[in-house]
Amino acid sequence: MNDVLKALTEVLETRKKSAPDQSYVASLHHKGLNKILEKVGEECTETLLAAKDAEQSGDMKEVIYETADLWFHSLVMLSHLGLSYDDILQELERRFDLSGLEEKAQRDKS
Ligand SMILES: N=c1c2ncn([C@@H]3O[C@H](COP(=O)(O)OP(=O)(O)OP(=O)(O)O)[C@@H](O)[C@H]3O)c2ncn1[C@@H]1O[C@H](COP(=O)(O)O)[C@@H](O)[C@H]1O
Repeated sequence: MNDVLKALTEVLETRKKSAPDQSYVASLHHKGLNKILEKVGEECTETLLAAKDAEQSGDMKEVIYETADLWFHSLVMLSHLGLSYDDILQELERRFDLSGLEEKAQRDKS
């Protein structure tokens, strides 16, 4: 899975220098952060609607499709800000094995 993320991240990096009429990702960078955030928001809503439908129908196809759209647009957002999936994996790694309830209790104390 990380191979796909790594390869896609490299493609996204090259698209920062591509012509907007030649590439969807380049067109997003060209339109700027607000457009990218609009797409992330849209895909987020589509994902949660698909998840609600999936719970009812048991059909997971749409929720997988929409989550892929959400992840993809989130990667474009990170790339636009000079970040990558690796920064997120590092944060998840930092949190690994730390119970969410424990972490919340520590936060509430401070
Ligand atoms: N993984 C993706 C990917 N997932 C989704 N999308 C695009 O994201 C858009 C999703 O937006 P919507 O569903 O809202 O569709 P839309 O109505 O066309 O979008 P809007 O006109 O509303 O902005 C579609 O145009 C999809 O084609 C993607 N576009 C590109 N990639 C990857 O990015 C690489 C670079 O893409 P280009 O920059 O286009 O070469 C590709 O080789 C792929 O690996």
